[in-house]
Amino acid sequence: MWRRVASVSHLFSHSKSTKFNQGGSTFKIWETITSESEIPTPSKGSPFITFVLGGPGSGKGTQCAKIVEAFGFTHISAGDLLRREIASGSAYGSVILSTIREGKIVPSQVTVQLIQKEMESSDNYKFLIDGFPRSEENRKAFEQTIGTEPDVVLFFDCPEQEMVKRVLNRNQGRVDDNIDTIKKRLEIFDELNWPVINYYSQRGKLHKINAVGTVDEIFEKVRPIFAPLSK
Ligand SMILES: Nc1ncnc2c1ncn2[C@@H]1O[C@H](COP(=O)(O)OP(=O)(O)OP(=O)(O)O)[C@@H](O)[C@H]1O
Ligand SMILES: Nc1ccn([C@@H]2O[C@H](COP(=O)(O)O)[C@@H](O)[C@H]2O)c(=O)n1
Ligand SMILES: [Mg+2]
Repeated sequence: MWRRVASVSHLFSHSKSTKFNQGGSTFKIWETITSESEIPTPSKGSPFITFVLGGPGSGKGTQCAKIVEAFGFTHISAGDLLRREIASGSAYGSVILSTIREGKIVPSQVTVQLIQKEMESSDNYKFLIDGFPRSEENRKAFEQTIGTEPDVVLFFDCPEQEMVKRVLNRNQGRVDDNIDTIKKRLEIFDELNWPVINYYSQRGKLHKINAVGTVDEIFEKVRPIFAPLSK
């Protein structure tokens, strides 16, 4: 359904829609053919924001580490911020912990505030915001609070079976890395993430990446998206 072409034309941009069924609802997703020149030119005066989307275990955090190394972004993982909040003994800690255990979404106000604090305390202007937005509510809260939209949205597309396998092998002691929570996270992903993906696809910002293969193979699909930044 999706195709990304490193086009020779700097002005080439074209999209067409395809209907598909997800979680019982029919969505119209846009096939977008984009050229590398479509990512906006970053300027130090304003933040350059990339949202990183994908199901649990699709490899978002792994690819973010590679992008940071190659292109000098600051990596902000919404999940890591929430886990840090639990570890800090904050007033929200116990609610966040039970929400993560259940594979549900923490209220947007909490997550957006944590992201905002992280962005404001950084000297960098290039941000990778990983695992966010997880829902339309997340997306709208970010826009309202931060007052801007992302410049680029990456979506790591991975089959469920592969995501489950990766999460169960992760071995980092996460409370949500067990089969029951993974099932719930996948259900929540299906229900709440597709509208966000569809939204950014219609705005021509979405880069869908097939997340099957080795870490390096996948990164070679990511690299051209940001190549204009290294010029
Ligand atoms: N291409 C890959 N092939 C095999 N294993 C991978 C690949 N990419 C990542 N992994 C492994 O899969 C596990 C999940 O990866 P990662 O933590 O990056 O996913 P994630 O999308 O951030 O997941 P979550 O949403 O749960 O935080 C990790 O143990 C990681 O080392
Ligand atoms: N925008 C978000 C991001 C995460 N959560 C909660 O944290 C869990 C772990 O997130 P990862 O990105 O590290 O997988 C996730 O399952 C949610 O419970 C959230 O609420 N909102
Ligand atoms: Mg992660």
